[in-house]
Amino acid sequence: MKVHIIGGGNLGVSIALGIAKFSKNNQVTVTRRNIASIQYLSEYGITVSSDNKHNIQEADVVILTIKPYQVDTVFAEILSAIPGKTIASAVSGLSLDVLQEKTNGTFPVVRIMPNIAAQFGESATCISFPEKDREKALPIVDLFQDLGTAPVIDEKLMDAATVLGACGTAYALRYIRASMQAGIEIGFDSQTALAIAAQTVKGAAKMLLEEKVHPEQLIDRVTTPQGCTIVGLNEMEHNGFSSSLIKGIKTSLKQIKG
Ligand SMILES: NC(=O)C1=CN([C@@H]2O[C@H](COP(=O)(O)OP(=O)(O)OC[C@H]3O[C@@H](n4cnc5c(N)ncnc54)[C@H](OP(=O)(O)O)[C@@H]3O)[C@@H](O)[C@H]2O)C=CC1
Ligand SMILES: O=C(O)[C@@H]1CCC=N1
Repeated sequence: MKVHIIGGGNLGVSIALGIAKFSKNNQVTVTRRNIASIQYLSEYGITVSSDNKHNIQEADVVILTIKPYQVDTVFAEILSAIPGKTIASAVSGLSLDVLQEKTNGTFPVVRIMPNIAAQFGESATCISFPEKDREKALPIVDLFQDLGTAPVIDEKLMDAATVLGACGTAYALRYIRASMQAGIEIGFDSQTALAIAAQTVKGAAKMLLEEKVHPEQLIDRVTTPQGCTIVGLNEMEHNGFSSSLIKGIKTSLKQIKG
């Protein structure tokens, strides 16, 4: 598959590198206006250009990883050159209806919501598409399955998926940062604290994904009666640990919905 990514920033580069490293038989082009910082992508076989239309006619899919306010400018530039080509948008908050309206209803459209762990083959990429575009969308689902997981979801949950799956990377990193800071306070140097905190989160996530159980079942295996885990957990909950996460996630969702 030939993949043309417009918007070689944080997400666009992650997807490009993920495709280059974790998928087979795909070619990637990435564009942005100032390409100096992404020239290194050519070392991975990725074509880099400051021209959004560079080789675009050969592409099987055009992926948009630009900000919402950049969409109209990019469409004005490219649409006439790619009639009927599949457009996959990772633009947050841009619904399939609006995407179809902006493309005059004449392009197959797919909404994708990856996260920046695509670069490491570990993205949770939620995908939705109109039923009429299923045939065109399925190869894109396959592509993102190579970059982690790629559940097809109801479009009405795409904003929620943005928060849980894409913003979620930042929330998880903040948890790790806090653990690291605590680790320093209780005696570790920062690098060791970070390594322990990050590996512990990775291990916890792996157990959940492989055992497919409720987190509390695993927590039960850690919390020795009258032990140190349960007192720490309860102290965190008294201070609003779960509650603040839930509130934060709902606030992020409100921001997307406007
Ligand atoms: N970052 C993330 O974790 C995630 C982001 N998203 C969504 O992806 C989109 C991009 O986010 P993110 O990667 O963080 O943003 P960035 O600002 O890092 O990337 C956007 C890129 O678009 C380029 N760009 C701007 N205008 C044009 C243009 N006219 N033609 C071509 N390229 C252009 C910019 O480069 P230049 O100025 O050089 O052109 C920039 O590199 C947003 O809609 C965001 O909501 C979704 C999921 C996760
Ligand atoms: O913060 C943002 O708006 C984007 C969307 C999801 C992740 N980053």
